[in-house]
Amino acid sequence: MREIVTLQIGGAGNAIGDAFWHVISHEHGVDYASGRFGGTSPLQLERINVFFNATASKRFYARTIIIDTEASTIQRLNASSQLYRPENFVAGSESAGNNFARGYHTDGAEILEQVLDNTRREVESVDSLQGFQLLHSIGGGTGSGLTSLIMEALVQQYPDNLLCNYVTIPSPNMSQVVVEPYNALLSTPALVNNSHLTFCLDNEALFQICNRNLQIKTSGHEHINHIVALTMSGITTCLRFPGQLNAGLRKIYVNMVPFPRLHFLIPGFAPLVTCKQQQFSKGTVSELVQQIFSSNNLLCAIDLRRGKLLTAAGIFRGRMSPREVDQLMTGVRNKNISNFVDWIPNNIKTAICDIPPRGLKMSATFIGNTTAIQSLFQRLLDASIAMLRRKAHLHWYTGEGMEEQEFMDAQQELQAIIDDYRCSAEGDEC
Ligand SMILES: COc1ccc(-c2[nH]nc3c2-c2cc(OC)c(OC)c(OC)c2CC3)cc1
Repeated sequence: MREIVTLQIGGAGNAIGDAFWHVISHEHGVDYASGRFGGTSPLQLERINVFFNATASKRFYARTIIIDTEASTIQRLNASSQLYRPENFVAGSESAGNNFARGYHTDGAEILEQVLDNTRREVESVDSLQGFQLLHSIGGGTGSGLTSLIMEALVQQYPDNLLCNYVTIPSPNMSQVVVEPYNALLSTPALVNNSHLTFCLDNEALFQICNRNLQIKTSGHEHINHIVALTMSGITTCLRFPGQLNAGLRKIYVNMVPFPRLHFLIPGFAPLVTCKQQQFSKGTVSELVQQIFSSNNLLCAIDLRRGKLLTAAGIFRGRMSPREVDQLMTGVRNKNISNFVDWIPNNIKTAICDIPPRGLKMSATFIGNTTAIQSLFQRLLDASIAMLRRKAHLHWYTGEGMEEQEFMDAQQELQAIIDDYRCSAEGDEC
């Protein structure tokens, strides 16, 4: 079996992690609270080991390390579900205070060895590890700083395994703290150089989806986390259920990432409806295809029409005609050929799984590797430049031992990835 070890790091990482385990435990017939299997189909068990471990008492637990620099946020998880193995909780004594430097150099560094020890125990208990998925934000101190530190260690200790990141990205309009742009900037080098697949989850887009698509005015994170979890469930469908594709993280990497640095992927999901609206959602396959190529359904605030798709994947779930899906997806490509690079033939792939997600008759998940992502990186770069020019709030970082040069180096790294994506759109040598 090709197992994956999850590391959910910081407040946001644990929030999307818990939502993910809620969604996929139900899909696999596992009770979220007890870990007991009560499923009805052998398909639910066939590849359950990719994300879950079976216990001696025929229960299942999530193969995940639950990490935060402060204990309060993760104690709640320990109380809420037996899916979480108590030994896999790693908490520090003091919050990283929304500061990358404290997550990387001080408060986070203090718990790194515990994180790695727990990770190694899970790695040594599997048959054939395929890689790690790291769930985190880059706006806070733990998600940015400690995750960067953990990634450096994982790449060193497990050089043959893939790192797949699900990253929530701060938005200026939905800011939690003023230094988020610094933390996001400082996360860039680790994401560019140590992640193999980075799924970008942009708070700007997620809050727009809540307000526009779901008509939810509160900024309730539970709706956002549920959208992210549904999308993560869609992305991992072919890993978790048998199908035409012999699916593994490496196959996604090989086929979706044309150059190692260009591994920042934009997810999309349809239908984007609230739980209540789900029961009335009578989406057709044609509507799903149209929606997943609409920028309104992307989990990043970018415009697909302002770039070119290097590669794209569509994962369709539910009972539908494969012939119709293929025809519609081919139709989209042919009608928008200018939005696909011409130097990668067959750069769109479709997969179908006849098991729909909970509460929906059918769904579609989109993954795009698009040069339009430049605008998101430019947004992060511009926000950090505006503050760094005035050295605003820099003392919080230099006071923890960081140098201003590290910020400038990170800005160069961010500018370089923007340039790489721009080159690839023009088909130039990067
Ligand atoms: C852009 O062109 C391509 C993209 C992917 C593949 C491929 N080849 N083998 C696989 C896959 C693959 C496809 C998937 O979605 C269509 C997929 O779900 C995310 C997926 O996820 C597990 C996989 C893994 C298995 C082929 C061409």
